[in-house]
Amino acid sequence: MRAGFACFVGRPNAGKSTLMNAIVGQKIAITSNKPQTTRHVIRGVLHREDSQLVLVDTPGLHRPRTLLGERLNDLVRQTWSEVDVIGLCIPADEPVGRGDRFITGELAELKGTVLAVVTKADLVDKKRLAEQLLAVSELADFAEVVPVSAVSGYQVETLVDVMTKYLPESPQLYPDDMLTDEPEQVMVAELVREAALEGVRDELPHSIAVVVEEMIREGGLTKIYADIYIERTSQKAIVIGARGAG
Ligand SMILES: Nc1nc2c(ncn2[C@@H]2O[C@H](COP(=O)(O)OP(=O)(O)OP(=O)(O)O)[C@@H](O)[C@H]2O)c(=O)[nH]1
Repeated sequence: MRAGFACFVGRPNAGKSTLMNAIVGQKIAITSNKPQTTRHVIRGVLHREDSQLVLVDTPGLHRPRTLLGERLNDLVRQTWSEVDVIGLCIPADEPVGRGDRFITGELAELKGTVLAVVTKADLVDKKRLAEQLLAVSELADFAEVVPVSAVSGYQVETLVDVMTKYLPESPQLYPDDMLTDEPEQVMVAELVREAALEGVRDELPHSIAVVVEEMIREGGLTKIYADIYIERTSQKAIVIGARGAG
């Protein structure tokens, strides 16, 4: 039995969320044509007879312009350092660029296995795909380079096999019937965010992010531990009141 954690990383719009949905077989992450839609850490659990792959979806790593941006990047790096397998997604239909090199550099320090996943293979012909596979394998010493298409399903199963191969030997981590704990956690995070924004909209026009860290059920009670991220230290008192009295 193998079990462990995996995540997909890559520049905005690389196809990470769509690929995760294709793997888990259900629409659980938010996808859109606009870059940078993924904001939450999301888990999908893929059960097989002798393995369990737990997928974690991270927000993208961006050049931080604000404290919130820096904190989100810290969160991304933290997730990366905790997973066993990382799939670096690079789209087949766009040249390997600075963004990909930046992320590859960040990944070099990690102990987990790094695979390159060439996404959106359906958008290019065989020749272009072969060229891209070559360009990607020259980027770093990846454990594997796997072309996939989340849209046509090409090689999605193979990718899961390959990822599973690099998971540590371990008993299963989650019960069989658990597909994902994401919708509930995202919903709760949204509720906390709404509550935190209530009445402070004028003072905090945009940036407030909530990440649910833990939900513990105790009888009829659910304890929720969530982190609230704001943009500037000065905004802390606006959300929680002076000295946390709010
Ligand atoms: N043709 C094709 N389009 C794809 C494929 N995978 C993703 N896309 C499209 O590419 C766009 C971006 O996909 P996402 O899955 O949202 O990308 P992401 O990397 O999660 O993006 P961020 O959340 O911005 O980081 C969407 O319009 C998808 O429909 C694929 O295999 N083939």
